[in-house]
Amino acid sequence: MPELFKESFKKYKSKCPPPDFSEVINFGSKSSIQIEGVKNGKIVNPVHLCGLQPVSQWKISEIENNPGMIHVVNPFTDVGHRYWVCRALSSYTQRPESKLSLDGIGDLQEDEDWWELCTRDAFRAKHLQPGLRWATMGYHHNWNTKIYSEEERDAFPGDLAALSQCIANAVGYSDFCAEAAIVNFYHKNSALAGHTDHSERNLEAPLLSFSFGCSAVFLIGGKTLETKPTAMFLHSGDLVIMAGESRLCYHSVPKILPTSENLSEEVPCCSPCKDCCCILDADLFTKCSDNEFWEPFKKYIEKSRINLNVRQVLYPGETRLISET
Ligand SMILES: O=C(O)CCC(=O)C(=O)O
Ligand SMILES: [Fe+2]
Repeated sequence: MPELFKESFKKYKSKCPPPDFSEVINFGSKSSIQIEGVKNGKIVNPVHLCGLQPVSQWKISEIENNPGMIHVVNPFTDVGHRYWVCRALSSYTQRPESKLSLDGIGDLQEDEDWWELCTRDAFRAKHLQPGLRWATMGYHHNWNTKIYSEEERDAFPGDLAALSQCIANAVGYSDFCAEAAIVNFYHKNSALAGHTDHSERNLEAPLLSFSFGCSAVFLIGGKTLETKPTAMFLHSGDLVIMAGESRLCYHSVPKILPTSENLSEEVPCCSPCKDCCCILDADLFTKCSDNEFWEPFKKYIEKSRINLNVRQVLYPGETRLISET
């Protein structure tokens, strides 16, 4: 059987000839297959949290070939959009709670702050900025063994857990608990090969994936590499939920595009609402509408893409992994 997934990956990754994007679904455009989330019964809880638009305004789509995969066109408010970009770059890269791809290779000392250096030291930033490929939080993803463990676990950021829970709740997963995340950083020629995410003990819980910065082509196929994948654009602010059957399907990112969408030049200053000010970093939320403060973040996402990939690891009611002996 031909590995149609790999063929598509190669096609979209190719520089020469440049890929033909005519079959790539663009959910933001009017012509995409649109499912009325509310009418369809997908939105079961009209939750609202600072940084998100009211759920009634979300543009939700499902893909015919991939039941369980939900795409939401940028559900964030303008200030919320900025807030999560700032958090990803300046907070989710903080050690020791996060582990970084740069750890242990000598480019960044243990007591150095990656984002602070990127914004303060232009010389080192040249190397350090594109050098960071991933950060892990909560249960740290082990890139070699792909096995989570209690020994490799740190606290999960409260704001990202609240955001993820709120979104999962909105689409019908009321007991979602964010316990592990990978922050992927992509640059011009980066790609992520086809894979499935199956390390989590609980594979029934959805996986949430947030995109920020440069647009990308995302492929989602079936449970084997023989299924031809569906290609779609992921733009800044877009949300993908891999639930149900799609949770264990092959997916990849063959192409990062040089442009980004959905970023507003002017964002009115606002503070988090009463319900959210103790969940979000209220000071950061207020600051990020200031264009001078926003400038280095904006510069970063004009050239790169950030993906926040959030997973639940345990079953509801469990508090830890029991290692098998
Ligand atoms: O960057 C993306 O959109 C997907 C990332 C992903 O699949 C992963 O981290 O497992
Ligand atoms: Fe993945």
